[in-house]
Amino acid sequence: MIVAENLVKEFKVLERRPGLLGSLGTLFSREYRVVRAVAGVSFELPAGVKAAYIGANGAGKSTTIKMLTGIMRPTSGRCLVNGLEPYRERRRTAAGIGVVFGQRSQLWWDLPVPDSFRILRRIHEIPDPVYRRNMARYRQLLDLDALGSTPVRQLSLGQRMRAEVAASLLHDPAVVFLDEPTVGLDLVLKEAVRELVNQVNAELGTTVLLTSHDIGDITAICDQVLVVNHGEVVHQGTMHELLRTADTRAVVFEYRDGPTPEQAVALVEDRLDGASAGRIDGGRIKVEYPARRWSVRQVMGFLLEHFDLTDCVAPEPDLETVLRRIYARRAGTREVPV
Ligand SMILES: Nc1ncnc2c1ncn2[C@@H]1O[C@H](COP(=O)(O)OP(=O)(O)OP(=O)(O)O)[C@@H](O)[C@H]1O
Repeated sequence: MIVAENLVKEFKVLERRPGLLGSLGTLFSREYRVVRAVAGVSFELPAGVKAAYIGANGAGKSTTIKMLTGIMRPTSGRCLVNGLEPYRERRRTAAGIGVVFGQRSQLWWDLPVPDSFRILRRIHEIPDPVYRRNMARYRQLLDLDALGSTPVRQLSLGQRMRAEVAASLLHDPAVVFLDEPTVGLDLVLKEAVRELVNQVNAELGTTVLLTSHDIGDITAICDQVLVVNHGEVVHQGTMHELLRTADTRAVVFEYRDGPTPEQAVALVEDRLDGASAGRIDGGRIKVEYPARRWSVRQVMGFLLEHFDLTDCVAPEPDLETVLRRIYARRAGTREVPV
């Protein structure tokens, strides 16, 4: 279980002036500004949930995860992971969590992957049957044998990421934080990582908090979505609920007889204020309309009245479009005066 209560993280950053004179000036007069990376994040994730923590670059995702894993101390607010305050109880927290940071390694740089795993086995005091069971699972799903005796520093990013994911799950943690776990992986390996996470969650009830810019990761793994924008959680709910926040809805229909497709498009755009229509493959017409202006009932009523419908579907808004809109919303500056 993960709880964040009004979590805030601020960084004090030296204000640098441009140019050589500016740099010299910085030596004598030090002006700081405060960057609020996380601006009061609150959420609660019950055990066993697979949640995506998503947002644009710089939204505050990694900083939140660093606080939840005990690497960083919150400026204010509180978080609890498996009932522990991570920053205060780092060792006990570490025993119950797994972490993958796409940019940082938890493996021993000069050792081959199997040696790192043996060390982790000792550190976490992993019982023999658990270790054997997990190694068998990773060997098959992530093709770990292919990594051989190469030291970690000589592995490709994709090879290393496979090993990182396996290492994070080796001790059957109750909670796993995955920060960009499929970065650098090809399509087949991405699939393998997603399958592994889903399998571990289904078998052991592992709670998953995932950040990713890869929509495929989010849709393949997560049942909950937290969207963070400018350091604040602006949406929490299921994927379906997030998609329903889109203010544009669509309907695709087919009809027989009556108006030509061009006439049909013109009719829709003329009668449904704010809607846009267009022909898509074959004779089908796609209509996009503002949900605030028109209800589904009104749109369907209109179509039934004017067309002899042979097919009609209402596709879900796609996640990418919804996220693009949320990310584009600028919430002013996050910098606060010192
Ligand atoms: N150590 C630091 N010192 C100063 N500013 C920082 C520090 N770490 C992060 N920031 C700032 O805090 C904000 C949030 O950064 P963070 O890395 O949490 O974003 P993110 O959502 O993980 O982004 P990305 O998707 O690019 O990884 C950014 O404006 C970043 O520049």
